[in-house]
Amino acid sequence: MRCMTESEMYEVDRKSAEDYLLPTTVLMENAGRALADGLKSKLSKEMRICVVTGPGNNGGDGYVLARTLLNEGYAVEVLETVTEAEMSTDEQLYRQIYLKYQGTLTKVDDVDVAAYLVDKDIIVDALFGIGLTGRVRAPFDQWIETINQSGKCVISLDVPSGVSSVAADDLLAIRANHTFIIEAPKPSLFIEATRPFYGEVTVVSIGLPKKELLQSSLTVWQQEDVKQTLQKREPFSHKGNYVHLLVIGGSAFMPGSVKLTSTGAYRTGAGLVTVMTSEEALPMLANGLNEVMYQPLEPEALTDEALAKYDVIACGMGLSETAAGRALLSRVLETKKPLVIDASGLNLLSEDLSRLERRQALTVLTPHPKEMARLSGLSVAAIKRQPFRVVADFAKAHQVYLVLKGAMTLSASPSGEININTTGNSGLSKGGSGDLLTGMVASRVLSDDTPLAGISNAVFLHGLAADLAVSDRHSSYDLTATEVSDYLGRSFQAVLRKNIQASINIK
Ligand SMILES: NC(=O)C1=CN([C@@H]2O[C@H](COP(=O)(O)OP(=O)(O)OC[C@H]3O[C@@H](n4cnc5c(N)ncnc54)[C@H](O)[C@@H]3O)[C@@H](O)[C@H]2O)[C@@H](O)CC1
Ligand SMILES: Nc1ncnc2c1ncn2[C@@H]1O[C@H](COP(=O)(O)OP(=O)(O)O)[C@@H](O)[C@H]1O
Ligand SMILES: [K+]
Repeated sequence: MRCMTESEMYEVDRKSAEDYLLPTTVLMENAGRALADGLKSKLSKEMRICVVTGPGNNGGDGYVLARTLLNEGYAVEVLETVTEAEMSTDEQLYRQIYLKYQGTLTKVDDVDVAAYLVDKDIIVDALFGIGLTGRVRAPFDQWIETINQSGKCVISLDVPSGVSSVAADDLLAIRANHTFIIEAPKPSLFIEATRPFYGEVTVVSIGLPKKELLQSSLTVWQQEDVKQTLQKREPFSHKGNYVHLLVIGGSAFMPGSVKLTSTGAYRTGAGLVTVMTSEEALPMLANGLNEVMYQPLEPEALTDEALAKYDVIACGMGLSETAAGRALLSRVLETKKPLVIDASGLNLLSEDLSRLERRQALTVLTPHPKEMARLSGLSVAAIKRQPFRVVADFAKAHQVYLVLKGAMTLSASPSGEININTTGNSGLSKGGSGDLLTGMVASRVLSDDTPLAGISNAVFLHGLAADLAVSDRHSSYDLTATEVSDYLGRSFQAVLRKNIQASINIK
């Protein structure tokens, strides 16, 4: 499923009108009817429904929805917040049609809004859609506050009014119980500050040309995408057909990190895993990691000749941030091997990003927001406000694959394409989860249809393993990264065999 920015959505709108000759009023009729159809599952004929309309086409959708429900015998009325002259042309038309159907219309200035809403059961929010810029201005702000304080069930059309893709610090928006999204979710659905305003979500189609919707560079990565892009394992294959991963990291005080990375790699399909780690960590690792081979941690050993047998290197987990660690990372960056860098490796890399420009092979960086702040020089707050832009800009500027980890992990390609992940839960907010993911990413990045698909598959399966664990024997409190790795088998099974609903509705 695609995710579309507001400007991409307007572009599809423009094309459908100009190139496909679809009148905008037809789209509005389709939108209002599709939204009404979606909403009906929540309604009964006894409920009193109030549609609150604003100045734009979102309000127009509201009038179509109100007329559709009225015509089917629902108890619906409209509360309008602007004069007819202040409405968009299409909205004016549908307001008139609503009146021809003898719809009831109340002007916001004629009533005490809070008192007016008291006997309503459902409030439909058609105040603002994707055309909102900046914070909601007066007098609309007071109605949003009144609706939020009403305690009623609020259903938003397209987006909760007040939410836009750049989350303001003093965001004022409708807190919806449910949002019916038109055609494709907008980035704000996946941003920490704006996600809670949406409530439950349903995406409805209004007949925009699919071909144009597919032009978007943002994809919500789902089960069918994993299924389609995951490399097949052939019956006559041998370990050499799959990646040989070199894991570099692990210090005396953090031996478990590379253990998790190696386990993640093997459990995600790698053919061979070799660990290069400190002498102190080695005995702790060797005990229990039967499938892994070992090498001492020495920068001199990282010659192109010695590295020829490896397909990909994962570096940085549990690496000490000392002169030795620094020298090791520098050497690794100079190699011509595909590389996944995580944790301390990212911190050491932040000291000199120009080394990325000199790389001759694929590079994947897997930062959490704090590591991203070090890499980009931006604050964590700035990254969280506009994660899509930050991720795309950084990936393009440095020509890397970038995985910004979090509740909604974003994986970007050097061309700025972004896949959004929606699996996973707060059971993953613990030390070790990222180490496990690094091994999974390294194991898939060269194996699946494209590097971005491989990375996104790893992120999806990692989150799904955690979701399956908490729906089975665990909770988000007790889950550990080791247990997440134990559920990777179930995660693969679920993706390959069953049609699970691992979509935006999971959260
Ligand atoms: N392709 C699509 O997605 C379609 C979208 N439609 C609907 O059209 C909506 C977009 O319509 P519009 O472009 O008219 O935009 P909106 O309905 O979001 O409203 C824009 C209006 O809000 C005002 N406004 C903007 N920022 C404000 C602020 N901070 N405070 C107060 N007022 C502010 C503007 O002056 C303008 O009058 C979508 O969200 C959707 O509901 C459908 O009607 C048909 C097709
Ligand atoms: N609340 C959450 N919901 C979903 N996934 C989460 C959540 N918290 C953390 N994760 C995932 O867990 C992993 C944590 O990685 P990281 O912060 O690097 O941990 P570590 O310190 O163990 O390396 C990431 O893949 C992240 O997306
Ligand atoms: K709305």
